[in-house]
Amino acid sequence: MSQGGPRTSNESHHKLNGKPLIDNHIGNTFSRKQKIAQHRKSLPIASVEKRLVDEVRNNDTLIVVGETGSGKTTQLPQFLFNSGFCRDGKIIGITQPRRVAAVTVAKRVAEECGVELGQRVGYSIRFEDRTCSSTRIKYMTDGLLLREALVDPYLSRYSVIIVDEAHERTVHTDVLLGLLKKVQKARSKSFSVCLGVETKKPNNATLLNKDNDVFLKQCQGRKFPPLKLIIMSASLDARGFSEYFGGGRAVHVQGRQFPVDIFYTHHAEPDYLDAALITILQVHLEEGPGDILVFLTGQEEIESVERLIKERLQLLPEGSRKLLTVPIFSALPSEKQMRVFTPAPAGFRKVILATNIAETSVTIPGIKFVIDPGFVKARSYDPVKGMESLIIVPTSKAQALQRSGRAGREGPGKCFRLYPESEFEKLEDSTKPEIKRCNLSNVILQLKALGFDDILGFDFMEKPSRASIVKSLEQLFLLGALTDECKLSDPVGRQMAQLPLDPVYSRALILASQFNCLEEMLITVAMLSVESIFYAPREKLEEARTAMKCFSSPEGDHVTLVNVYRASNELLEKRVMGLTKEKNEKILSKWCKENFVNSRSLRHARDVHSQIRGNVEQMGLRVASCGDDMLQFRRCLAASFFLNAALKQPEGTYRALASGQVVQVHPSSVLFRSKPECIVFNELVQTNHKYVRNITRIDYLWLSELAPQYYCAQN
Ligand SMILES: Nc1ncnc2c1ncn2[C@@H]1O[C@H](COP(=O)(O)OP(=O)(O)OP(=O)(O)O)[C@@H](O)[C@H]1O
Repeated sequence: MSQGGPRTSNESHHKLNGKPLIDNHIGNTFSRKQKIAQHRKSLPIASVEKRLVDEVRNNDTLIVVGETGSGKTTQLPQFLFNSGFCRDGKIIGITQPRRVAAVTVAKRVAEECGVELGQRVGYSIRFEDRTCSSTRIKYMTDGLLLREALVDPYLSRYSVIIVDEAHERTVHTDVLLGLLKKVQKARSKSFSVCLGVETKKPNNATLLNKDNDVFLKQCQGRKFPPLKLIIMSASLDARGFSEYFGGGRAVHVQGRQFPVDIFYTHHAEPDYLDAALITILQVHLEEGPGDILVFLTGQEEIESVERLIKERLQLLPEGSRKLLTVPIFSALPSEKQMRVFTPAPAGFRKVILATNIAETSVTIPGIKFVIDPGFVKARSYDPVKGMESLIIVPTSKAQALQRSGRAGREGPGKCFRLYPESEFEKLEDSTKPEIKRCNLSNVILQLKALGFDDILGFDFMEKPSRASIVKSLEQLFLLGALTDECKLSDPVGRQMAQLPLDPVYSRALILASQFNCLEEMLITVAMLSVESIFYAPREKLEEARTAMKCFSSPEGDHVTLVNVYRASNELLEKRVMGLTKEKNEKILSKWCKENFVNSRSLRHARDVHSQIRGNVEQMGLRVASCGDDMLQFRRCLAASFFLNAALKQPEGTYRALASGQVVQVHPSSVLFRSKPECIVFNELVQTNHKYVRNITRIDYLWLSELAPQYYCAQN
C-alpha cells in the first residue's frame, strides 16, 4: 500500500504505537491464505469431499466427471492426502497430458497447502524434476509416468494414480491406461500373495509379461497395497472408461463455479485468422476489463497474428494501444511459457495467443474472454504408406468445452466461437484417440522395454489397427531396435528406448557415434525438434532470403541447420568472456533478428541440444565432430533416414521409395531450386500438395550400401 493512499480498515485497526501489529508482508500472506481457504471452500467439489474419499476407499477404480473449474485437479489429491492415502510414505500421482499444466497446477496446490514447491507437493516433467523424498502429491506428464515404469514396473511408490484430462486420449494416456490396468491387477495379486491368501504362483496372464519369478521376488517380504486408480475429466465418456476397467464406478461432481456465456457467429468465417484478429480488437475496444485467450493451431499462426495485432494497434489512437500479446506453444521453452501467468502491467489488457497447450487443466489468472476459431493441428497417419503428417482439423465438442472452460474460473466469462452454432452441433463429440492416428513405433518401443512382447495382444482401450501395429514393428525392425524374433535388441533397442526421442532420431544419434559425427547429429535432432528456425515476414521476403543464403548449403537443409547453430555458437564463444547472461542473450537476439533466425526456436533448440547431449554422454556414446567432412555426415543421414528416401521423377517431382507417394520439395527448402536426383527427408506436410521438408542430397547407391536390410531385401 502506498503511503498516503487510502487505508484499509485492517490497517487502521492493527496498529500499536504507530507500528503495524502485523507487518505488511505477513498481513498480505495472511489475507491471501484466508482468501485461498475461502476459495477452496466455495468450489463445487468441496461439498462432496467426504463422499469422494469414501468412493475411493471403497473402489479400486473410480471415474470422476465434473465441470471445468469445479476443483478436480487441485482438490481431489489434497482430499486424499488429508484422508491418509499417503501413509507409509506412499505418493499420490496425478498425470497431465501437458507439461505446462503439471507445472502450474503443482505450484497452485503447493501454495494452497502452504508448502514450498518441490517439498510435499511437486512436479516432474521431461528434463525437469521438482520433487524430493518427502513429496507426497506429485503432478507429472503421462509420458513421464510411463518412463518411471521402466525402472519401477509396479509403480510401487504410488498408492493412488489419477489420470487427469483422460478425454484428450493422447497416445501416452492410452498406453498408460493399459499399463495401469495390468499393474493394478498385479498389485492386488501381490497383496494377496503377501498376506498368504494365495499361495500358488500367480497366473501368467494376469501379470506383466515379465518373468514372474522376478515379480514374486519383488513381492517377498514387501507388500504392494492395491493401487487406486482415478480417471478424471470434464468431458468424458464415463461408460467407455468404466467398461474398460471392468465396471469401474463413475461419479459426477455437479455444479460449476462461474457461468460462461457462449457466442457464435451468424455465418461461417472464410478466414479464421482474420476473424480472430477482428474479434480480439473488438473485445479490446468494446468489452470491460479482463484478459483474452485465443486458440490458434501453431507457432506460425501465433507469430503471424502477433505481428498483425501490433500493426493494427499502431492505427488506433494512443490511448487504445494498451494491449499486450503473449504467445504460448509447446516449442517455447518452459520459462517463456510461464510468461502467460504474469499479470499485464497496470492499464494494459493481455491477449494470450495459444495452441491447445492451454486448452485443459490450466487456470490463467485474469482470463475473462476466450476466442475459439474452432481448429486444431492434429496428427494423422497412413499405415499403408507409413507416413505421419500434421493437418488442421475442426475441434471436437469436448475440446470446444475445455476451451470455453478456461474462462469463468475467477468470475463470469465469455467465449466467442468463430463459427455458427449449427456447426457446433456437427462436431464430433470427442477427439479421435491419438493412438488411432499416429505412428506407433515410439509406443511399441516403450512397451517392449516394459516387457510387453505381445503388442497385438496388448489390452488397449481402443486397439490401433493391426496394419499400423505391423507397420511400426516393421519400422523398428528395420531400424535395428528389434531382433528377428521381434524382441528388443541389445544394446541398440535398449539404448533407443532410453532416449526421450522419436525412434528414428534415437537411431540417428546411435549411428552418428559410429560415423564420428554425433556432434552434428545432436545439433540436427535438436534443430528438428523445434518449429521453423527461419522466419520470413511477407514484407521483407527478399531480405530474409539473402540472409538465409549465408547459411545455406548446397548439400541440403540439415547441413544448413548445422551452419546456423555453429554460427550462433561462434558468436557466443567470441562474446561470452566477461559478459553477463543477459548481455549474451541480447547479443544473440540481435544476431537472430539481423539474420531472420527465429530466436525463440534457436534458444529452444540450444536447450534441447544440451539435454540430449547429456543423455547420450550418460549412455557412453562418443561425441565427436566430423568438422567440415559433410560427406560423412550426409552418409550418416542416409543411413538413418533411409525410410524417407525419394528419387527425382522426370517432371521434377519426387517419388518416395518406401511409400511410392509422389511428393514435392517444400519451397522453404534450400534444395527447392536445385532439385538433386536423390534425397532423404524428415517431414511430410500436406496442404494442397504433398510437400517434403528438411531434406538432404544423397547418392542413390548409398542406400543399398548403408541400409541393405531394406534396399537389398527389396530388390
Ligand atoms: N494457478 C491458479 N491461480 C488461481 N486460481 C487457480 C489456479 N489454479 C486453479 N485455480 C482456481 O481453482 C479452480 C479449480 O481448478 P481445478 O484445476 O482444480 O479445476 P478442474 O475441475 O480440474 O478444472 P479442469 O477440468 O478445467 O481442469 C479454478 O476454477 C480456479 O478458480
